[in-house]
Amino acid sequence: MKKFNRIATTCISYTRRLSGSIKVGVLDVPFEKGQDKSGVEIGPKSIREAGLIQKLIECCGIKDVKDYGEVKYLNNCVNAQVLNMKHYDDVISCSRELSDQVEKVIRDGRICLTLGGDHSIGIGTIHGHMKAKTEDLAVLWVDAHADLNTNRSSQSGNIHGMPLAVLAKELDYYWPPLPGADWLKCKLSLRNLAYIGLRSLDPYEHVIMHNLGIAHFDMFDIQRYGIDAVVSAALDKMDPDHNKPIHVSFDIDSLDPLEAPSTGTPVRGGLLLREGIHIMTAIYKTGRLGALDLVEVNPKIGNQSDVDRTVTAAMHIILAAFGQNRRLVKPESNDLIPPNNNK
Ligand SMILES: NC(=[NH2+])NCCC[C@H](N)C(=O)O
Ligand SMILES: [Mn+2]
Ligand SMILES: [Mn+2]
Repeated sequence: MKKFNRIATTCISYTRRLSGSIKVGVLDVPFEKGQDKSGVEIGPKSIREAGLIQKLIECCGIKDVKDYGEVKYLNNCVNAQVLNMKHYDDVISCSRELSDQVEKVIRDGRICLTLGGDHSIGIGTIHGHMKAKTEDLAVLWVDAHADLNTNRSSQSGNIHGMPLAVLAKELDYYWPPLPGADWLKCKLSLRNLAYIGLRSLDPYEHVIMHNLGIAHFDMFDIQRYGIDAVVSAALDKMDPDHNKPIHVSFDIDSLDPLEAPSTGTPVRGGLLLREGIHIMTAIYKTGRLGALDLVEVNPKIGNQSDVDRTVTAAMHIILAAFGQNRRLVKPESNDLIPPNNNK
């Protein structure tokens, strides 16, 4: 099948051990106005409280993790609204501040880990990453949804369903003038984008996906070819020369709701946590991860055990991206074997 014609260059063949030299910067974005449900703004806090920074150090061997704290914004960058874009002013103001913060973290020589918040924050994180490095980024969007609506195609008016359309060079023409968004200068080419995990698209998103030939690997592909082949093919599609910096935007709703129930727009039939981990391990092994967003964890949805399961899943995804090794290792010394005293 054409989609998989370069599978031979499997990403799993990389075995560089990189974590020791990696520097990480963590940013919280307690932002919820890109959708309707309250609670997603406390996602970052719940992931922190599960021991994120300590685990990055202990489980991934990262020696340098810097905490950049919360992104705060003033809603003063625009006082206009746009048709069918709820809380437009807040989203634009927050995105602008976030873009500057992500740029700073990356210019400090760190991989930027951004904890959302809803997925509208992808506008600011990707834009900041492009400002710091290059417009020629490779973006992997792991999601049940395409988040590719414009204000005219969206059925909800929620901007968390629109971030990629806002950023896309090829869709510029479809937008009305966006007030207060003149700072949004960098544009992403949809040729550098690949999706994994899709299973719920709006009608117009199907049309854009098809007409523009955007690389996408849905649940059928994962079932048919397996996650290892899918992630290799996605890496090939978004960056055939394997030399661009990579931005991963991971929506927790890409996982099956049995794995991650506490999220605002769950869709059944999704990725197993094990598959999510495999994707992130493959990304880590490229050595080219520049920024990771982990979004849409909503601790106000479900009971305590649902929330714990969702937060733990998010943690596993993040740790895999930063090199947590889950494979069996050969012990270095036989001293570890307990003596047999019954001899
Ligand atoms: N980031 C997300 N969870 N997005 C869900 C989007 C759902 C739907 N396609 C919409 O535009 O409203
Ligand atoms: Mn989603
Ligand atoms: Mn999303």
